[in-house]
This record gives sequence, structure tokens and C-alpha cells, in this order.
Amino acid sequence: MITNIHFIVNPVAGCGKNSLSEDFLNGYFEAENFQVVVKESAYAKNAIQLAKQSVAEKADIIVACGGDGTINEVASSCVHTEVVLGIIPMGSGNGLASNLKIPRDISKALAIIKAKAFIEIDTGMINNELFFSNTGIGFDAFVISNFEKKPTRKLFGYVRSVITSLRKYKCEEDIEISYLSTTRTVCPFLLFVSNSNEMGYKMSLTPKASLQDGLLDVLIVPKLSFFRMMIFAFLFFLKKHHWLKGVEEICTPSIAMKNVKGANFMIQKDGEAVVLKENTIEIKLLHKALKVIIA
Ligand SMILES: Nc1ncnc2c1ncn2[C@@H]1O[C@H](COP(=O)(O)OP(=O)(O)OP(=O)(O)O)[C@@H](O)[C@H]1O
Repeated sequence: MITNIHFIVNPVAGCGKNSLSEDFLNGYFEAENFQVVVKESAYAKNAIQLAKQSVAEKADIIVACGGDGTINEVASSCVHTEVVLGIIPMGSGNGLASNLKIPRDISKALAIIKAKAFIEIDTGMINNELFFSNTGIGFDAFVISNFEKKPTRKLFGYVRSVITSLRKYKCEEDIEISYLSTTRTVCPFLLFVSNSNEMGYKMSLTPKASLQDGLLDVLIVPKLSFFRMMIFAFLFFLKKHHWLKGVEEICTPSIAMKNVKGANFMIQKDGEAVVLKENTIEIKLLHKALKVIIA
């Protein structure tokens, strides 16, 4: 039986020089067994539409060629379908691909896709939007919104955004959070919610997270003095930031948040900044809702 594989390429992800041709791919996927289609996203969010078309065109595998943003757009159309998601990491951070141990080397990533071994992973949902890697409010959303204003989507641009954001970010929003059977108010510097154990660039705020356990890993970092911030940053590079007093880790199937002053939330979702129209958030998991090819 012929396997119908559609590749959706984000030409501007990562270094911004991505292209894959059908001729090139036909060298890997022999015509007796595979039918290859290549599509290129022409603008932001176009991959959602392209992936929806591919599902309608009865693709068996849809391969997201880009970073976490592209994966988010393509995978959103594959959730709760029989379509299997493949990934060729072409982004800057590539957090989800790294969690799934998919190499950046295109030949190796293609060999993994050809082997077609897949697992079912959880999918996060924040209000009506899906995420696959992580979401968050507070400092990380602020960093991402600054990062998106920079011309380059590389690590250097990200580091510059972190430095600018450290100077500008004010931690003053009281947030009521409800999870398990607890409700309380926090004023977080960072409230990070993750499905995956990697954020990208091999860094992690939630190194114990699993894509299949039905649980969200939540990290709450309180307002920190400059000195404690430096300790946090040092421990973060050692993936031991939970050692810092006041930093909390929570595992929960869902969490709700409400801005006490009634302001709407700005979030980041798989590395893209989004301003919500709501001052309340509900985050939950759709357990094992996405089939994804793994190494
Ligand atoms: N042709 C295009 N022109 C402009 N933007 C595009 C185009 N195609 C896709 N995009 C947008 O590019 C953005 C960045 O993509 P993506 O997240 O995959 O790359 P990245 O940011 O380099 O990687 P990562 O998220 O892993 O760090 C996404 O928001 C996507 O909607």
C-alpha cells in the first residue's frame, strides 16, 4: 500500500533558508511505496490551512518542517485524526523535536520518518488554543513578545530579548490559580506550564515532564531580588532551579488562572506570543491525542 506523505515547510523558520523539493525527497522515498507532496507556508499561520487540506487529501503522514511554531500549526490539524505527524527540525529552538530525539540532520530525520514508528502524545489546551510543548504567562511571555520584534529568530536574538526583558519586566499581577483541590493567589515572575521536557536550545524549566503521562508540569517562580535571580539563572543552567527556595513545581492534569484585577492575559504558546481576549485561563490536556513519529 502506498503511504501518502505531505511535507509542510516553513521557509523562514530558524536560519530562514529552508527548502525541500519533491525531487530531493523522491530520492529518499521510492515511488513504489510512497507518494510525496511538498507545500510551503506563504505567511504566518498558513501551515494550519495547508495541514487541514492535507488531512482532507487523505495524507497518512504530515511532516512539519520548521520549529515549534510550525509544529504547533501543523499538529493542530492532526489532533484526534488518524494522521501521523512527522517532524524535520528546521527551527531555532526545536524543543519538541529534541524531546522526541529527532536529529537536526535532514537525512537522519528522513530515515526516522521512513521507519514510521510512532507514539501517541498528550496535547495541551489553553482556553481554545492547542499547544504541544509549553505555554506560560509572565516573564517568558514577555520575552517571547520582545523576541518577535527582533529581525532574527536565532539564539542570540533570544538572549538579547531575555536581557532587555529583565530590565523592563514588572512583576505585579496577582493571579488566582486553581489546580487539584487548591485555590490560591500568587504574584509570579514566571508561571510556566509544560507538556514537554525541553523548551529548545537544550534548555528546560521542566526536565521531569513527560509527553505521555496525562499531566502538566507547572513551574511557579516568585518575584526574585537581583541576587536571587542570578542564583536562579545559575541553577537553571544546571537544571536544578527547583532547589531555589520559593520556586514551586506542580504536576496536575489541569490548572485554571484568573487575573485578580481583571486584565486580559498575554501568554506564550509554543514560543509564539498571544494576547488573549479573556482574563481567565483554563489549561488542560487531551491525553494521547496526537500520533507522532519518534526516533
Ligand atoms: N512564509 C512565511 N512568512 C512569514 N512567517 C511565516 C511563514 N511561514 C510560517 N511563518 C511563521 O514563522 C513563525 C516561526 O516559525 P517556527 O516557530 O517554526 O520557527 P522558529 O521560531 O525559528 O523555531 P522555534 O519555535 O523552534 O524556536 C511561525 O509563527 C509561523 O507562523
